[in-house]
Amino acid sequence: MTQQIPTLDIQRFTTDRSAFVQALGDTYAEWGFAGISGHGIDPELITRAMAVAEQFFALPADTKVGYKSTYGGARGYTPFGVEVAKGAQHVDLKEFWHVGREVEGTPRYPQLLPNAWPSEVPEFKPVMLALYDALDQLGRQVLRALALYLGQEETYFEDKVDSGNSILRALHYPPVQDEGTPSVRAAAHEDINLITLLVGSRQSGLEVLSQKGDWVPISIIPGTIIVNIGDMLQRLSNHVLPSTTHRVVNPAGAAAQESRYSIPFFLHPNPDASLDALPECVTAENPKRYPPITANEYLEERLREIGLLK
Ligand SMILES: O=C(O)CCC(=O)C(=O)O
Ligand SMILES: [Fe+2]
Repeated sequence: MTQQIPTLDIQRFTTDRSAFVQALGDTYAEWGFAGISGHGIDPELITRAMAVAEQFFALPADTKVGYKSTYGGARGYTPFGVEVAKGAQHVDLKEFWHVGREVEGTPRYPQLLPNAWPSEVPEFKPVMLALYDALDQLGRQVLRALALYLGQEETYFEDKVDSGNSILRALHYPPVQDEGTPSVRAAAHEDINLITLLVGSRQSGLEVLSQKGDWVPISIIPGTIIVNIGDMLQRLSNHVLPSTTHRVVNPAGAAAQESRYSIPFFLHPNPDASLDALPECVTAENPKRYPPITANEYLEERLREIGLLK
């Protein structure tokens, strides 16, 4: 039997709240992943975002390298062959661009660095900022439901994510040149942040590790946004909500000659937010697993491990 990761309609948060919260939380407790439909994000915005990403990555390598980020890949361009998944032996087969929270005036936190923008693709900035905002809003809605599931007030996350150093990552996996390569598009990993909202790739390849230990392909349903739990929420929830291992495999046959594009949004808490386990998530059967840490301390620890911060 092929396993399927459930998709839930987030409109039910308004119409059928307690059953929705339970179903969403139970889906995450089992999978760490869920499809979210009914999110209201304009499909045209997503199409345009994929198009500007494609235009940027089609620029000459020299032009792209001119936008190479100086601060740990936090903003702008990171070339092919830099990022290595935690514990992996080989670099991932991907290049990407990071958009951060756009702040006017003096930022509340020094981590909120200024964005870079590629002048060759003028639509890149307005389209990516619009998508950043839309995913930020949707993410907060998902967090309201998860706060209730974790026994908190619905608004628990509001003042802990309002200035988060969240990242929108436009990703390009070029055609796989060398079929014998030991590298994969994205080696098995867990996301670092609270939750990730993944705007759909039209190309397959994303796989999620089930509790039984099988790799389950994520089926691409148009209009559905994949939302998964990251390590920060796993830590805050003392593993009640697991951060599930996932990867992007190299396609076989003719599909290997096609690029793959995707745009995950990594929703981060404010740098000074605590990731210490919620008391409601600590029980005799599930004792507290980690010492206290702030979001920023944890992030720096993780970025060093994946080669993005020296
Ligand atoms: O490209 C994808 O579908 C997933 C990417 C991913 O897991 C990541 O960048 O963390
Ligand atoms: Fe990921």
